[in-house]
Amino acid sequence: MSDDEVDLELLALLRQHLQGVSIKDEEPETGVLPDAEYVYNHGIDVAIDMQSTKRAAESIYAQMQEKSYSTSTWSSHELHPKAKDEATAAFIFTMDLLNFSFWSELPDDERFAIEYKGKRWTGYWSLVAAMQRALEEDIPITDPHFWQNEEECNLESLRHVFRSCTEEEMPLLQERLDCLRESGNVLYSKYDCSVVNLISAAKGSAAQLVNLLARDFDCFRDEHPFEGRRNPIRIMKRAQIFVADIWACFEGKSYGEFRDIDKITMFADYRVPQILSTLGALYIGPQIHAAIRDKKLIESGSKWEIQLRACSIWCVELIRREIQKAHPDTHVNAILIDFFLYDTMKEMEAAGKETIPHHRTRSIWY
Ligand SMILES: Nc1nc2c(c(CN[C@H]3C=C[C@H](O)[C@@H]3O)cn2[C@@H]2O[C@H](COP(=O)(O)O)[C@@H](O)[C@H]2O)c(=O)[nH]1
Repeated sequence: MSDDEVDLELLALLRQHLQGVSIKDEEPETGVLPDAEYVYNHGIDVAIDMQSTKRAAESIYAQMQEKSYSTSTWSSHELHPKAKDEATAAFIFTMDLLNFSFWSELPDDERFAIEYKGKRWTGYWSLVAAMQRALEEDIPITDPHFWQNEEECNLESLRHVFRSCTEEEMPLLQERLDCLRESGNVLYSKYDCSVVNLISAAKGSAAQLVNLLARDFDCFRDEHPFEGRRNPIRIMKRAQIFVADIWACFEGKSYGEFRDIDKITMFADYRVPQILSTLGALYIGPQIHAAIRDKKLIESGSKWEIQLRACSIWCVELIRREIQKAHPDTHVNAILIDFFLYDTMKEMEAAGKETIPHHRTRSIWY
């Protein structure tokens, strides 16, 4: 376009604006992916091995095809809610509000566990099992009114909801109560106590829903300073997995209909970095590797931890791009790759095939 044509184009846009004709609103972005790339480019303790990443992409794609991995896989899990209604949306919000830090220092037979439906559930599944059990006991664990009622919802009643079949209590119980209390107040003051009002406020944009959660809820604002950078690094793990769980559960329809769902990235937890490292795609430097091997605590918000989380997000993005390049006619997004990697890591754990432990960070972010 010549300079004159550019000027004419700008003039037309300006005239449109001045006539009050709104220029198509910029679609919102979450900012997570550019921040992940920034950390990848500026960190020195975690790297990505491109050859292994390409190999991992092929193997992941093949296995996902073989298992016909799709949004419907979400509801196929025994404990996930099956109804496609408002109560399920509230269940998923509550679940992803509390979806963090289940790991234990104790041996498997002593660690925090929930007995439900004749099985012993640990990790993420202990949360889902405890919530299902509470609802069966007529405890309104997914109701924001309950979360605000200090008589009914307090440390004692939460201890009962999350009562373990071992001596170990659920980690960070007070912090979980704080998340419920804050979210109850925010939903009351801004969304008429309704999770579906929050979802509707995003007007069909996944990125906008993540941004609303980050704006209105302290306990979803998963962003951290890194190496003197002016703006914090946005990770938004629980905000993003909430949008993803809604999308997957409702199979892209109803409350799960988002025009920009592919803007959601991998969820920076403590399981997917573990499998990315096992696949050789994520290269963890010797010092961090030794700390993880020796199950040492890695501090929340530390340089090491931010690099582990952000480079994992970037690594899954590169895997997604490799799959897209090799199979242009198929559509795979970071969500389904992530869900697949998490489930695969859990299968490896159950089969005793973990070759490196997951990293140990205690926080409310994941
Ligand atoms: N990146 C990512 N992180 C995930 C999940 C899930 C469960 N999602 C279900 C929904 C669809 C999928 O198919 C899964 O069936 C939990 N987590 C995180 O892991 C940690 C729990 O680990 P462990 O204690 O070993 O269970 C904790 O930070 C938790 O927040 C995921 O999918 N992706």
